[in-house]
Amino acid sequence: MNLGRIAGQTFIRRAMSTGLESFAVNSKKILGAALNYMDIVRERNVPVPKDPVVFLKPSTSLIQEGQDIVIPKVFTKVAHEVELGVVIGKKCKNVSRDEALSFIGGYCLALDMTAQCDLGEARKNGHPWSLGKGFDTSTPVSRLLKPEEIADPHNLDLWLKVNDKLVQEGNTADLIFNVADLISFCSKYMTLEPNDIILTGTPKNSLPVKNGDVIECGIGKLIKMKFNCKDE
Ligand SMILES: O=C([O-])CC(=O)C(=O)O
Ligand SMILES: [Mg+2]
Repeated sequence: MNLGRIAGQTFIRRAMSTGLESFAVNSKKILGAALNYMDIVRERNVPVPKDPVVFLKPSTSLIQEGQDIVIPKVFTKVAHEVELGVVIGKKCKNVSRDEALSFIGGYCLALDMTAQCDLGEARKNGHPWSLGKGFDTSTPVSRLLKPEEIADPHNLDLWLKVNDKLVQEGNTADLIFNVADLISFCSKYMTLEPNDIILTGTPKNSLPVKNGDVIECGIGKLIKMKFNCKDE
């Protein structure tokens, strides 16, 4: 029996049935940083975080181009958050900030689709909440960007348009906790494994989308992606 071949076939079948390319289909968890830009802290009128504010999204929330963002019936306000995603390349735990970047396998452009306020109390302070962040299709991602494609992860222009209108813009130079800070911080609590994704936070407040809206977002001219939004 050739186990390598069987594993390969299983992977191809899974990739085809999920519509995801290899890093996303093999991603076990997605960690998200919240309130990681001063603009959003100011817009929400919340205290500046002293440590990263981190939440988890399930891998079942991942989609890639060609799939739609489906707004669940249970939510009325699902907003777009354009973000830089960091993809882990090597297993790590308790890594220092100095060594953190050596565990990166690449980057991706990501959307952290978020249901705002539908269950009021849980998000009172602008803090994340599992169901509002974790629903199916809530994490659209691009292809894997190799580290050599990203000259400096802390100088990337993020932009997002809804129906051709620019509604979110920012630069990763303004991250409160940078990529090394986030990897080191998260690795104090949980083992980071290859293909896990860390979403670094959205630069500005975001607005709810509705059935029929088209979201286009990008990192400068390096990469862009487009998704249709539809009601469940
Ligand atoms: O949606 C939120 O409240 C926080 C969040 O993910 C972000 O700042 O990127
Ligand atoms: Mg976010």
